Amino acid sequence: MTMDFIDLPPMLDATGQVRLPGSKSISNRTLLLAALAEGRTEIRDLLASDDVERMLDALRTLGVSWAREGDSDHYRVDGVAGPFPVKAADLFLGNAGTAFRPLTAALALSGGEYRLTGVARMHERPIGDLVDGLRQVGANVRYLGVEGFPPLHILPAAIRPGGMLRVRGDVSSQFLTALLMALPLTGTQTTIEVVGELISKPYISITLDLMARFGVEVQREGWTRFTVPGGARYRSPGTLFVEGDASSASYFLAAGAIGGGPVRVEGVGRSSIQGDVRFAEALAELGARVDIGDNWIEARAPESGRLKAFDLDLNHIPDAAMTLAVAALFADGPCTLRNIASWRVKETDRIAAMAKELRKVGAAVEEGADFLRVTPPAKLVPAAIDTYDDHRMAMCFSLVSLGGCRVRINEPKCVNKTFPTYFECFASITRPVPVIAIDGPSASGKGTVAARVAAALGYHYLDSGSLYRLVALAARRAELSLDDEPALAALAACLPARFSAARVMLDDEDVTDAIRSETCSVGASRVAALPAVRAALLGRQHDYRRAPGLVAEGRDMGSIVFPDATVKIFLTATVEARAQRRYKQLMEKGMGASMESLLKDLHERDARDAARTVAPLKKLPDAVLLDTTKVDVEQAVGFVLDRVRS
Ligand SMILES: Nc1ncnc2c1ncn2[C@@H]1O[C@H](COP(=O)(O)OP(=O)(O)O)[C@@H](O)[C@H]1O
Ligand SMILES: Nc1ccn([C@@H]2O[C@H](COP(=O)(O)OP(=O)(O)O)[C@@H](O)[C@H]2O)c(=O)n1
Repeated sequence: MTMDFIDLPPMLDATGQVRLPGSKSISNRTLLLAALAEGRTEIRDLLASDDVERMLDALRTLGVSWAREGDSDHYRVDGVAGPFPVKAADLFLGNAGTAFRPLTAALALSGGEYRLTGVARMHERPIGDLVDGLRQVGANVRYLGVEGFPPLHILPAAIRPGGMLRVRGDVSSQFLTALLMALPLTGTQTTIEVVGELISKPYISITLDLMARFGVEVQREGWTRFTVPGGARYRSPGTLFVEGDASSASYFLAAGAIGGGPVRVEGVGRSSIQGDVRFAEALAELGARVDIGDNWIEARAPESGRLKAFDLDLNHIPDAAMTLAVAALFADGPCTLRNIASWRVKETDRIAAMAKELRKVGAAVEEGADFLRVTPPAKLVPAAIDTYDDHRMAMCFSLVSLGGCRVRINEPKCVNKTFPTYFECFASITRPVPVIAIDGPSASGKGTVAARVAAALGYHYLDSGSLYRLVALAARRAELSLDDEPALAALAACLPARFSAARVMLDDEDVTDAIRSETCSVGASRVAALPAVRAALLGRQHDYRRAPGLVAEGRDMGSIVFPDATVKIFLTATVEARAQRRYKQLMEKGMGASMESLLKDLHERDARDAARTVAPLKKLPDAVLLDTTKVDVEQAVGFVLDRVRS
């Protein structure tokens, strides 16, 4: 199976505005409450994502009628005013905890027979505490696989009216949420006593707030006793607006704090009911400048430019806290995230996953049962980040690109769980380090033009041909055959080459002139036709992309190495003009040459560059053609600069 990935280039900065997708927590709670309520509920700005799809599918299967307005985010749900009318169903709920837990509770009290399954990871996420709670009121819930975990088999049962039940609150607050939302189905007063310290309290606040909007007021004594009144019935509030997702906001606010900013998110603010808006406070403790309005939050980098090291208890913002673990890479010292044990039972074991991936980009990480300690590296290291089918891993690690470091995110589609357009939104507030790609045949003037354009703009400069020349030279020194692709690729992967000022060094030898020899030219053209050699040189070429920008010249700069280049030029000239230039160049260097053999060589190299199967030389549609046969260097440079500035 091939791995899907997205490569994020190093970014210059982050500024702009993002309209947030709807909150996952509010979307799925609202859908369930609207389904159980009496009357029709119009839901505005519902989140469009996998987890919400799972809930919508399940509700339809359970006999709830709902409709979407065109392809908008507006939905209409006709409530069934009590337990679900469909009394037998099999439901697949993916990895959606916000669908699985509350539906388990509501179905256990619906007097039917149901089977609830999910993806493999869902079957590893504990649900025993919820089942234990439900059994206390007489529900008949059985495990189809491992005791304490989904999948579940729910059977009709006589629910015992009234009374008291106990549920653990220290593994997942979703168990309490699920019970609270389902209990009005019994019609009798029930008190839930929370055993153990309740975690993620703000999520319970969301539940209580939404239940109240649907007409059920839960009485709460601290965070230990919750009483659902007798005769409570859900009634549609009419129209309900879903707030933007406060956890999703965290990535953009962190981007503003790391990448300069200001970055503004719209859809959450001061009046939000989501606990994760308090991520903004945490960010402020790191020194970021944060402003909050009723329906927006904005973040900018600290005055000093660098985030401060932190040591924080993050139990109240477990999801957004992941963003802080990656923000720690940009802090001025070691950072500690405490009281985050619930990470271990989320989409993946997030403590282990976070530690492993942070180490890949160079951080030193210490991990414990309920904490992480992250020491930022002096310099970030480009890496391919695994995402563990966890949307938040993918979104968090996009921030690495703001550290002037490219990053690959494997299996990025996991963001569909809560934020299908995440990478588009991230692109809309970030500016990649610009690349000007100049490709063309030998002696068309690429090197000359590229170096002058780079100097004019203050950009870095990559002469990619010199890398192939270096491989050819190093191969000859190592007495490798130019057909031995694996050996040449291994050589290319760890080429001990350095570029300092205008000199090219191989180990400690100055090879600036040596790589320009006729043998190296021919050798370069031959090794360049080997796919493994090209692949081995890719990372090295990407490393040249550094602020404030790069001018890269070669054969495949715009097509393969930097396909997202800002400006792409295809520089060419007739083969006669090019031969003449090369002749003149060699004469000036005091090296002998014959016009005839130069022409022959150019013809051969053009043919080989154009005919090879990997990265063949050709002008692509998105490149601008610049024929320099009758254009001098000055004019050619002017042409490219005009393109850059327009
Ligand atoms: N537009 C041009 N008109 C005339 N001579 C040029 C032009 N562009 C480059 N040259 C000269 O041609 C020679 C080869 O250019 P170079 O930059 O080394 O080409 P490439 O990198 O494409 O192989 C150099 O001596 C350079 O000064
Ligand atoms: N991006 C690149 C750059 C060079 N090359 C190869 O490397 C050889 C040497 O490149 P160069 O740019 O130094 O050569 P000249 O154009 O200066 O002759 C070329 O003949 C190409 O075959 C490539 O395949 N891809």
